[in-house]
Amino acid sequence: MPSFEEARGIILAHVKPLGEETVPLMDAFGRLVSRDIIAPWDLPLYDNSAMDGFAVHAADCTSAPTRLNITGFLPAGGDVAAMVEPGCAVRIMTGAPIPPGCNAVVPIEEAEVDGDHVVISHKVLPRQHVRVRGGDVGAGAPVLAEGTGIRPAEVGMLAAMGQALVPVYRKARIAILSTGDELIELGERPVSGKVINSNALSLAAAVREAGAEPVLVGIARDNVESHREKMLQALCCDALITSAGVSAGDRDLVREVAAGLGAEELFWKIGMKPGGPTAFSTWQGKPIFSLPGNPVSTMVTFELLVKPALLKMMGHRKVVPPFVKGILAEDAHKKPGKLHFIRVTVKKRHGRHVAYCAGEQHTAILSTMTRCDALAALPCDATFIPAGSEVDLALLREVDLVSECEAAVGYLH
Ligand SMILES: Nc1nc2c(c(=O)[nH]1)N[C@H]1C(S)=C(S)[C@@H](COP(=O)(O)OP(=O)(O)OC[C@H]3O[C@@H](n4cnc5c(N)ncnc54)[C@H](O)[C@@H]3O)O[C@H]1N2
Ligand code: MOO
Repeated sequence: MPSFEEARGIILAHVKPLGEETVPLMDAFGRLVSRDIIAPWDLPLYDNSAMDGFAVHAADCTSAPTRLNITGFLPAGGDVAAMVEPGCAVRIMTGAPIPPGCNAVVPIEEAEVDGDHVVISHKVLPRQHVRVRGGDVGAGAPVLAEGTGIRPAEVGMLAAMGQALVPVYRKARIAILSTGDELIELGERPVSGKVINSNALSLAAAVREAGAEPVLVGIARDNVESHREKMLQALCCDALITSAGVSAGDRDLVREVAAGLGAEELFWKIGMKPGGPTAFSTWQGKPIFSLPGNPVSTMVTFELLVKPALLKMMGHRKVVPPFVKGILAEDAHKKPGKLHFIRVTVKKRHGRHVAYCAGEQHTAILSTMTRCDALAALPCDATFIPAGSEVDLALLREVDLVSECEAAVGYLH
């Protein structure tokens, strides 16, 4: 039976990037560029003013004050200007092209208008307040390297470079299949013996959070034919995640049916809890993640084992977030032999992450999952981990953000 890290290693060794596609710029937001993006032109494309003021020739203003004749007005977006003769200045707005003959800008605050003349009160240096052509990015220079994530800043840069269409790593389409006769769909009224198929939706949300596209294929009932039909349908996608039907029960059919379809099983069962009965196989190169059905086990195995694989499929290089060191606030007990991940809330105290038990730890207890900030890893061989021990934390949400009020107080001090 592989350890948690071995299982994750096996999974990552069996998935590879899906390839690339070209999408409109706004659809590229949140994705990764799949090729180096090279600047097709200079940014800015022309020398332009960084200030509202007067475009001048610096050589006219080597001593102060200087009186110049105002011969024109240049707003941003205005027509290309005529040559400005020595001894003359042009009223210019921020962003407007520097007119021929000029090489500097004097801000309005350092100039005094006197009819059709302007008096410059300071000495002027060549290029002052001029944003020079190519000063941001030169034509032919790399703008974004392959693999870069596209955030709002990258969207802005790509737009400035005229990239209406962007080559990105393909978004993985991930089929989600629940199994079990007890399941009913959201919208149906639960009665004794029936359970709402919540795993499909928590998985769909997690898949979307990872940047992939969930494809809900419904529920396979507890017979081979239903499993076969649904699994074949699901395997049109790039990967399949199943939940439940993977443990030791008489009706746990997922592995048997996957094998019948020709899937190669890489492992079944992992030395971790939750998630002990997880299986992983591939079918025609497509990964099948068979997650245990207890709702918390489904989410924890997704987070720790499936998410890194989906990220790798979508071109990410850094797919495993490093654990954060934390301090256990309370004693913890466990059976030896497996790496346990317990659900904890996390508080920052004197710069350290302090972890408190988030509640009842059984893997059917969904409410503890909604309260938890992190999963704390309790080592395989340990049976008693005293309060104050250092533990590894897999953070599930940001605990460092400060509230608006705290931020305001910080700003005032
Ligand atoms: N004899 C053994 N029994 C069990 C073992 C074992 O090793 N030997 N392992 C236990 C562990 S650990 C887990 S986890 C579960 C996993 O079992 P399955 O993956 O086969 O899942 P099921 O038994 O079908 O369901 C477990 C539980 O989860 C509920 N469930 C299932 N699907 C959904 C869904 N889509 N949405 C919400 N809830 C769901 C289901 O009703 C069950 O209550 O096995 C233990 N047993
Ligand atoms: O692993 Mo089960 O996944 O412990 O509840």
